[in-house]
Amino acid sequence: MTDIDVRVLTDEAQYRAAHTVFRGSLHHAPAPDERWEAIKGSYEPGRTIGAYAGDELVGGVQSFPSALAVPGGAVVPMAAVSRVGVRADWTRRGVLTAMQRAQLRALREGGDVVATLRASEGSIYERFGYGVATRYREVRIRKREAAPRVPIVGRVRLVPLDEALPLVRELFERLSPGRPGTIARWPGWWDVSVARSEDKDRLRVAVCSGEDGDDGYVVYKVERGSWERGVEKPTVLEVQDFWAANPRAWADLWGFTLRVDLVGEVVAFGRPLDEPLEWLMTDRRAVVVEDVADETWLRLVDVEAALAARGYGVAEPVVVGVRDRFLPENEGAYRVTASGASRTNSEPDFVVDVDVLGAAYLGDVSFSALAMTGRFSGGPPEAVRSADKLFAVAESPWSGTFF
Ligand SMILES: CC(=O)SCCNC(=O)CCNC(=O)[C@H](O)C(C)(C)COP(=O)(O)OP(=O)(O)OC[C@H]1O[C@@H](n2cnc3c(N)ncnc32)[C@H](O)[C@@H]1OP(=O)(O)O
Repeated sequence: MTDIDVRVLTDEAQYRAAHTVFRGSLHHAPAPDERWEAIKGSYEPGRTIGAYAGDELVGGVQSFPSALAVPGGAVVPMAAVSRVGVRADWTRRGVLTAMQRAQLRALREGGDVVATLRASEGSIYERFGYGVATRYREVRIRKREAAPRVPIVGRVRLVPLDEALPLVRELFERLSPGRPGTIARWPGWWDVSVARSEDKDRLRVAVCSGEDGDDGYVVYKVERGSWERGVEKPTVLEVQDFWAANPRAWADLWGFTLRVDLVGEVVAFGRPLDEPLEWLMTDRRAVVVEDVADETWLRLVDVEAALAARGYGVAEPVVVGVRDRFLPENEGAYRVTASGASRTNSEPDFVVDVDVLGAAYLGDVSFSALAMTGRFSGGPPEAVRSADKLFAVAESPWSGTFF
């Protein structure tokens, strides 16, 4: 590779240059001043790494400080990796590899147990040790047929956006991290996500309350449809952020969302795979699953701490061997039992690359499935079956936060 100097960026001019490189890599123009003002606070000291060719910044990676809920109820420090981009004239020359190496090292030294990201393409990140650990589904609900089985009881109220934002943020912080895969939203996430919305004037927030106060919310916007030459394009209500503390709040909020007038369809992006929406409808075929896609790409930065943090199901112990090209201190064998996991000198039952362990870590995919597809080999089948049971989870892991 041509000489590339990878270093931590330290001032606003450098952050802005990194933002411009990132936007350019996604084929967007640089952020205008007003937008930059809203965004610049999301660059936190020590968390952006740039790649320089001479004086020119040609690549950047960043992370936000967050936390991840893992099976069993624990929450571990997590880096939310984002804004990864290399200038088009410098791609495929090892720039991202050099930045990944530096970033993973820095994250480990900074105490992050895991890193997660949302990938622009499916073929980039496995080589750096990331595996797909949660997925989401996108649903389209035909409102007329839906007829939700939930009475209207007046527990949902519309709140103006300015008033709603602090409320919604407080509610979110109470609810997440909670389900395995959910994450903490860092300072600035809300501003950036609202600033990102080109039509924030059209965002609506409905808040639900029960006996103990507010216990759920939905942020949505409505895209007006049309009727031209006998062809109807339905008006669509788009659910952007939906969180409920309990089943009653969940049903109330869906009941509200599905009853907003002059709407033909309700679309919800990024919902958990096991959300029982079909069961809420009088006609379950009103719910059409339009997509199931990868959500969280998870990197175990400190394998020992990550394995020790999660809870396990009941099964015979298993010894899992781990390979890690970027963080060799993770390599070794780990004994996983129903009561916990730790390093061991025993021979592993089977050996996996760290991206494979990342994929299985939250329970979204079984070791059997990964072995079946050739993601690792070896090991007695009973050990793989034990690993399946130990890592299995009751709820589909899901994040629900895009960044
Ligand atoms: C979390 C996020 O921010 S997701 C957004 C990611 N950014 C983008 O998609 C923007 C557009 N793309 C880019 O900027 C660049 O192509 C990047 C950042 C994805 C890759 O940067 P590069 O400097 O080209 O990667 P690098 O040269 O280190 O490649 C390392 C290896 O990954 C492979 N690789 C890199 N990117 C891709 C890709 N998009 N598709 C397939 N393979 C890829 C390379 O071929 C190389 O393989 P090798 O080791 O077998 O030779």
